[in-house]
Amino acid sequence: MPPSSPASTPKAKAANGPPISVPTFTLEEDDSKSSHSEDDIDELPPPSFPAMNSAQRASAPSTLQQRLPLGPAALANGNKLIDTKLMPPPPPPRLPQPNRHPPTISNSLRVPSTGPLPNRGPPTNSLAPPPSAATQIPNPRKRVLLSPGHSPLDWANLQRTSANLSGVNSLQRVTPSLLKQYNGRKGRPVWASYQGKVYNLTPYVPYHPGGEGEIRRAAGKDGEKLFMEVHPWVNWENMLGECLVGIMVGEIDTREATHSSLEDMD
Ligand code: HEM
Repeated sequence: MPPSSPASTPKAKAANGPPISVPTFTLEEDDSKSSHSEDDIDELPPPSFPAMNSAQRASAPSTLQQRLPLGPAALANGNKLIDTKLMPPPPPPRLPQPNRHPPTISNSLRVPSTGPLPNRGPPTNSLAPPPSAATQIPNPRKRVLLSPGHSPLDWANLQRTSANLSGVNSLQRVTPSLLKQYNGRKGRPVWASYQGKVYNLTPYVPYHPGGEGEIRRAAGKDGEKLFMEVHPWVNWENMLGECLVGIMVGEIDTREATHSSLEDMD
């Protein structure tokens, strides 16, 4: 086809005989050339939708009502013209609506689908400022601020590099009455027993994350119950291995406990 040919349906020519007139049409959107003029439209019957007494028709702008149906977007459908711009929109997707049902006993027992779930901690206050250094952070675990150089890591290093932190040269037999004397008062060492073994807690006291006062509560006695009440997950034996003083013995061994060590007995 030559480039200058018009954009119209090619006309078929009869091979023989006189040329037959074929009706033509164009795709131009010019109203004036459209097969339906404004005057034609005014004479057409109103569209079947929206209904004459419907709310949609009542709320439609008056200019649109006058121009029903519009030419360019109108589709021919038999004698009727349907304007695609004014077709009803598709129904909205059904979304779950909160509080659609009045509260009933069964509703109130159901887990809410929106908002914070129960038992998931206190609701967060999105308007509250973020915690700063000056903000008081609650400390339910009663941890204390350890002095510099007394972190758990520092203690681990001290244990690793020290041969003996027990304060005794050999393992001792310790009676309950002897243990009682090492209660940390008046500068005395802090000893405590745990599962039949006696430990010198003195070097560890300033490293205790729960504070000196707390660990001193076990001084001079069996500390297992107190210890297990607070932090059963802490490994006493590993942490205080270099602080082992000896073993607990009954009172009957008093003389031996005070004057001899376990190694002397062997
Ligand atoms: C005697 C050996 C003890 C050792 C080796 C020891 C060790 C520790 C350790 C490692 C922590 C930190 C726990 C963690 O981060 O999870 C801690 C915390 C604490 N300890 Fe001890 N502790 C001892 C005895 C005691 C005793 C006798 C008490 C109280 C009667 C006590 C009370 C606390 C408290 C209140 C905390 C802070 C709370 C916590 O961290 O859970 N501790 N201790």
